[in-house]
Amino acid sequence: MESGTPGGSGPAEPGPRLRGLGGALQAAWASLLSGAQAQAQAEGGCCAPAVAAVLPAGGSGERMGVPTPKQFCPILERPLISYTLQALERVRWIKDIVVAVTGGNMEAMKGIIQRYQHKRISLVEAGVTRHRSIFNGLKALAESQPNSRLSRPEVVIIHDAVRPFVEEDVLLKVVTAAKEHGAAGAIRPLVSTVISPSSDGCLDHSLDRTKHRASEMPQAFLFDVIYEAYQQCSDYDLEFGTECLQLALKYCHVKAKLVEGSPDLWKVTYKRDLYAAESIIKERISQQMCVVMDTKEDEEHVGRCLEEMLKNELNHVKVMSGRDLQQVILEQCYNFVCVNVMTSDFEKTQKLLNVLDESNLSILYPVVVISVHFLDNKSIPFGRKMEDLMQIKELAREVKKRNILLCGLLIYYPQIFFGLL
Ligand SMILES: Nc1ccn([C@@H]2O[C@H](COP(=O)(O)OP(=O)(O)OP(=O)(O)O)[C@@H](O)[C@H]2O)c(=O)n1
Ligand SMILES: O=C(CO)[C@H](O)[C@H](O)COP(=O)(O)O
Repeated sequence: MESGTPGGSGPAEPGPRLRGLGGALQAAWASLLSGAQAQAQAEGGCCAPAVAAVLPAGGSGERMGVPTPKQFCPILERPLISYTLQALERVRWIKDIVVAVTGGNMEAMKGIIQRYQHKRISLVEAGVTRHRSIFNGLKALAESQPNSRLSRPEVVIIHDAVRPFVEEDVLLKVVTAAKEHGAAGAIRPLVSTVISPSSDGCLDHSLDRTKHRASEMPQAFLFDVIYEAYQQCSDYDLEFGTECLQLALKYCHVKAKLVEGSPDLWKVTYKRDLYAAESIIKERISQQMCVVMDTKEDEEHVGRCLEEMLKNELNHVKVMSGRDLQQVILEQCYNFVCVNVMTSDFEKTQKLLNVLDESNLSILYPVVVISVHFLDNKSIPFGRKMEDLMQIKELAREVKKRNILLCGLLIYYPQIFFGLL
């Protein structure tokens, strides 16, 4: 087994967070925590339930019809699997993430982990079928090797590497349900009716669509349940099976709890799914904007006006003063408007660019910064200030190398205009 870079958490992704969860779910989580806490205390250990994830990523993506396995296909120049890893690693209560990849892709996978600074990842060799890949991941968690940082978890999440839009709330729901029922999985309503053809290619019968569901991922299991099921299951199951919940039922008599998932849980399968995934990612990163003002006073006036206007177009708009720049990183935002009301220099913008650089935010997505300068035409000769502001071109060239797209906007106004703003 191979280990990825250990340590803290990398840059996070925008999207719904745990704080948005309903009271019932929070209560469920609290009970999940307290149960594990009691056990951990009894054992003299620390206080969180041990949750790990196994990601099968050893397929060849035949249905995609391209030479590169789909998990390594680029979306906005970043491999698909990196988005899925990011979605899981931002969930801090998942302790370990075990990824199953083929021997031939092991080095490429290590390169992805290093380049995008993924954390808490361990690599195992994939098997010839998805079930065999998952089994290899489970074995790595069950039988900790002398040099391994892995330990046997209480609950294990299984999630396909090609489902990048998994959110913390659904992970929490399946983990909580698995803790209670032994197994749980996300489901979706069927899009099309399922029919059963007879051997002559004619309709035998059709299923009542309202009574059936599509099984999606993530799924979660008490580790002992799913490991036992995989140890007992037949070669036929390992070769042709597609449903982990079924293994838990067949071999451990555990009836999985089914949890309603979001439409975004779908599996990237065909080429068109790559385009759909790209659109979703673009939509997500363009819907948050952070407006950075140079003084608290401006934050109150210009900033609030801007916020009101932008809110008509965007989901999340946050206004902050330059003094709170470090906070910017926690906002997980990739679009910035840096407003300089009284100056034409780039001190504030430069400070923001420095903070962004240090944060490594632009490793994962391009960061857009618009440096806005309001200038009063009475006090400053236009030509001279234009010249000063042209320096931004140089700065833009420099930061573009680091995936930060900077542009400048000069608003040259008469006093009366500012009064109206
Ligand atoms: N031997 C295999 C086969 C599949 N998978 C993984 O299982 C997940 C879901 O499988 P699927 O969508 O069927 O992927 P592929 O087998 O790659 O696709 P296809 O069926 O089109 O060949 C993917 O993350 C895939 O990489 C795996 O780890 N090991
Ligand atoms: O559908 C599923 C739910 O159980 C699994 O997520 C899995 O994707 C099935 O893999 P395959 O497409 O190889 O059958």
